[in-house]
Amino acid sequence: MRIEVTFADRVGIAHEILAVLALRRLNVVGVEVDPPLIHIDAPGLDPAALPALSDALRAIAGVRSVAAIDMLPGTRRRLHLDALLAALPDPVLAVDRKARVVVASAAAAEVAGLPESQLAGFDIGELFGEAELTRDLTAGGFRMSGREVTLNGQPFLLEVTPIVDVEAAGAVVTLFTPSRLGERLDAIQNLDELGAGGGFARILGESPPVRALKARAARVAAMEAPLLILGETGTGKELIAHACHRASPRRDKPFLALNCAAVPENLAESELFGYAPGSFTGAQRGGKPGLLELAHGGTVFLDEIGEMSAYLQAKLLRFLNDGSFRRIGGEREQKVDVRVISATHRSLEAMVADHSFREDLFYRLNVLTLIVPPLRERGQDILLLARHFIARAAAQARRPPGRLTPAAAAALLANRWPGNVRQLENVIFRAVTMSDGGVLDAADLELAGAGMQSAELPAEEADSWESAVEGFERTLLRRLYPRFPSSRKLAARLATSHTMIANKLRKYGIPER
Ligand SMILES: Nc1ncnc2c1ncn2[C@@H]1O[C@H](COP(=O)(O)OP(=O)(O)OP(=O)(O)O)[C@@H](O)[C@H]1O
Repeated sequence: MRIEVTFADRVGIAHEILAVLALRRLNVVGVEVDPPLIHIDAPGLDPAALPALSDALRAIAGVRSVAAIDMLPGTRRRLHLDALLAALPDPVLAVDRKARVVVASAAAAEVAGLPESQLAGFDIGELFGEAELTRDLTAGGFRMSGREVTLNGQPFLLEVTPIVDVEAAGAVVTLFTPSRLGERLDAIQNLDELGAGGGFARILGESPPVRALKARAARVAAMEAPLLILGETGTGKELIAHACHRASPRRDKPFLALNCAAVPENLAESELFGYAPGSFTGAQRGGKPGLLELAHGGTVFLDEIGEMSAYLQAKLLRFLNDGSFRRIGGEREQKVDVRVISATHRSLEAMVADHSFREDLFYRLNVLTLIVPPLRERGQDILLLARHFIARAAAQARRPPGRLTPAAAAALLANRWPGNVRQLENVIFRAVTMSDGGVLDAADLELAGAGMQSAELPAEEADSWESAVEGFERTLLRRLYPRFPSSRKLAARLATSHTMIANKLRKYGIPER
């Protein structure tokens, strides 16, 4: 049981109180002294024995009262702090003066993909895969805001609040998710550090299509007209939109994003255009400005524009025509200066043809266009990106960065990547966390599904059952062999005997390595 003793502060009194418990052979597992109180956790203390103990304690000069309590105040405080940490929606980390994590919120542990206990002690620069972050934080007295970082492939804006004791004792680091519904990226104003290249340096890739894309993006970034970014899912459209904003004269103003696919029409409307005071039940009393107002002077990024409803398409078109709009339920016409960058993985031309997207809006949005190539057309960039993601995932998992075996590299290059860079990022992250570190082999990469699909043979090409089956076998083995480069590994992958696989490899002239 736990007790609270009230006493008049004098030298040695805490010691005398504990001596009384020791004399009764009571094991003490927790003591908190906070004069005029001392709290003691003695699990062996029986409630029936409390009156006698109380008498013995009150016999000590200065002890005033003894009472039973249900929990030590420190334990209660810790419980509340844990609940508080678990309830914080944004990931939060407290770091010490060397920028090592001391405490992490549940949200921080979740994005880092590590239990909270394992996050403690992590060097913050190592966690984010940016060694210079630790140096910048400690050298700058933990003053930093709006720095962009990625954790586990997710971009965040880092806000740092120093904890000042006599000198800097560390800081509280909060991670804000940028560019999601309604989130305000005003903090991105701190972008001078990015230099003349804007954010284009973060778009990795040296292949000719990516070089051409970056060159064109740098040119269109500075222009005022709307920009439409086209490309398959996960190709980096949002990254590019962001980089274009940062390379534009609007860089010191907000970049605000709305994902049209993620929200229903009415919410998208109020996020974009805002609402007037008293416009509907449950609305904020004073009304609310929308992204267009908040981004005045800056950029609004409309992701998945192909999913926008017909009603909102009409409202957006009006805004693009003369820069004016009304809040929901509002009387007043507003005029703002905002550049619209939109993106989609759909063919807007096809949508215009089947009347699901307004033709006039299409021409308004499509004044300037960037086409982002799919990952499978970026050649060796696949490996460059894979190595970058390996280094980042390894830093997060506190492992030395592993390397790809030639078979793994071949498998990455041969894959079709329907989910593009995001899929590569995920595949690598999974492989790094699941592997023992060191080398990443083809079998560590979860790519089998994609390989199997492309092993299919078009039915028209079959002139007999036999030749169709042979064609399928040949394609299947050729596709899987780079990732499972021995008859044994291939047999394990295909759940069959290795003798059969060895025979087939011989039959189709695929040399065993
Ligand atoms: N060239 C690149 N270099 C480094 N990281 C990249 C690159 N392209 C994409 N990424 C990363 O891949 C992920 C997906 O990128 P992004 O969200 O910009 O794609 P998207 O085309 O907008 O996707 P969606 O169509 O699903 O909205 C992000 O984590 C991004 O940082």
